[in-house]
Amino acid sequence: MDEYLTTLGSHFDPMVLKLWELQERLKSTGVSVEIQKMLDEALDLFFKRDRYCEANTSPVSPELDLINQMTLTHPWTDLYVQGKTNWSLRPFMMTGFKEGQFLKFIVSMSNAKRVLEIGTFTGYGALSCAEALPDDGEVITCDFDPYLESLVKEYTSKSVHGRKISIRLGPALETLNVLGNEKKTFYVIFLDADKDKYWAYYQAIMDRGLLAPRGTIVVDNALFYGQVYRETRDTYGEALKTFNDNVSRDPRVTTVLIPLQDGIRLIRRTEDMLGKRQAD
Ligand SMILES: C[S@@+](CC[C@H](N)C(=O)[O-])C[C@H]1O[C@@H](n2cnc3c(N)ncnc32)[C@H](O)[C@@H]1O
Repeated sequence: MDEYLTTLGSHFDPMVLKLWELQERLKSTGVSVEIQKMLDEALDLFFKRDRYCEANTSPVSPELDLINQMTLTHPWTDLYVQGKTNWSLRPFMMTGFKEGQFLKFIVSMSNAKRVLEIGTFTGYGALSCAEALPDDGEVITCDFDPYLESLVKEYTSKSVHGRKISIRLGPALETLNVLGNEKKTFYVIFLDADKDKYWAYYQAIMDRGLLAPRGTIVVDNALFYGQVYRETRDTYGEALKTFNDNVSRDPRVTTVLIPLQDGIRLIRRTEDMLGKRQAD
């Protein structure tokens, strides 16, 4: 468990953080060894489950591995201080291993030809999707940080699937409007940029017809560190809660929220969930 402790402070699951806090507090109160041991085991069980899931998830391509390594070691703080990035980008923003494989499954199961990603960062999600697309498939990914464009091109071009990826630079809401004017539609749309605009992105997707028939919206951070079901929320937590509430009330869609990583929400038009087209 020790290997996790350094990153535990920013863990996405508040239950784990509470257990850890309790474990730390009990150490100084002279509580019985037996109780301490049970608490250690409880915390350890969580990480065992995590490791087990990872061990039973297929390994990713060497090119995705390389993006992962580069993201973890890139000098993000220096770049921000030197004014080379819009804001302080951080490795934890990356989609990563399990979620990347999950995305790949969704793209593959949807028989998707075109994928839209809102929020590129270092291209992990974009390449995960591209790997599951046919040769004539396309991933359009949007970001507003110019620094990322050449970095993503450099790393995704190391893969044969990289040529399926194109980046649209600019504020994502503007890009969605442009894509709407171009009459583009997408089978899978991965929502993973600034959390306070999720609802605006969702409305643009639905109102501008960007979601293809039988398409799926995949929403990242739907639990937002547990803030959506807790009393205290910051601006992003509040935005996610409002987004979740609004989507749950939208009669046009059917949805499921999965507690994978920081929560993934899948959204589809209700008519596409009824088997109506197949029955007709
Ligand atoms: C969580 S990261 C995306 C992670 C990425 N999907 C992956 O697979 O690793 C969010 C990204 O959204 C971008 N972003 C934030 N606000 C944006 C906006 N208004 N328009 C476009 N991109 C934005 C950030 O620059 C950042 O790269």
